[in-house]
Amino acid sequence: MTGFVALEGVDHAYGASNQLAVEGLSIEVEAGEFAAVVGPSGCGKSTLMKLATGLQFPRAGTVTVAGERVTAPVKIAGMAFQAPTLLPWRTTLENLLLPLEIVQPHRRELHRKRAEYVARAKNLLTSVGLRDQGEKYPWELSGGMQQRASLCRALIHEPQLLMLDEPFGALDAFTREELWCVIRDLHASRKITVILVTHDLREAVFLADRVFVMSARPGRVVVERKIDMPRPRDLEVTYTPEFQDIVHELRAHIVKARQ
Ligand SMILES: Nc1ncnc2c1ncn2[C@@H]1O[C@H](COP(=O)(O)OP(=O)(O)OP(=O)(O)O)[C@@H](O)[C@H]1O
Repeated sequence: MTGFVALEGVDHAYGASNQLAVEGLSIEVEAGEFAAVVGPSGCGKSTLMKLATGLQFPRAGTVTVAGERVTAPVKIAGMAFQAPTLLPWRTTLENLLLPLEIVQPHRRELHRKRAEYVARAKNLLTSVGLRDQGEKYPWELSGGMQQRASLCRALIHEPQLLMLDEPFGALDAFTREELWCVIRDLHASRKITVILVTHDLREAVFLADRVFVMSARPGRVVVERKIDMPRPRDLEVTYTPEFQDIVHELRAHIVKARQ
């Protein structure tokens, strides 16, 4: 396989029951591509994310990222999840710097480069509309602001791969759509590869170059849908018949996958 992220014929099971969570899962995402993964609840979407980032290892099949077989947590990946998981006793800025205190080579260089890293964190905060919010604690921010900060934290070590697991699930519709635009712009300006897991088909179609539909557990990719609507996409596009047709088409695939 030649993709930037490639899973080939992957089986993975959890725990004592040893029931397969994914089986024969193959997916290839190109460098710079925005991929979305959708599917019925419990079909193995989060498992796919864990396998691709080296947090879990498959029982069968191969996982490669940037041409290398994944045998440990993938350092070139940044991750953001449904719960923003910011540490309440650290300011927002200090939360952003956290990965740099953990991941090498940044950890080694943190002391020498601290001013540079702080400037980078502030730039990121500005790019998601949180300028001058860095000194606030997470509990002083709204849910949407916390989610923005969590995105910044995922990007602080300038990852080539951004993994988003339902990052907007807990937000109201307006905030969610605002954040779609933030992600759209980050992807366009940083040319990173993004894999987004979501239950929201509009979100998938608005953001992705390709949407992958998974079967019910044990999950595998059953449909791959290219979204060739031109970029940059504006929220208005979500009201067009073309957009809604694609959403309906994907919905039908998921209904079938659930049966
Ligand atoms: N740590 C675990 N131990 C045992 N079973 C697990 C574990 N993690 C996941 N599973 C099971 O593996 C299957 C796939 O889980 P996963 O979280 O990948 O699905 P998902 O598609 O992300 O689910 P959802 O859409 O509900 O978030 C599920 O049936 C789940 O119950």
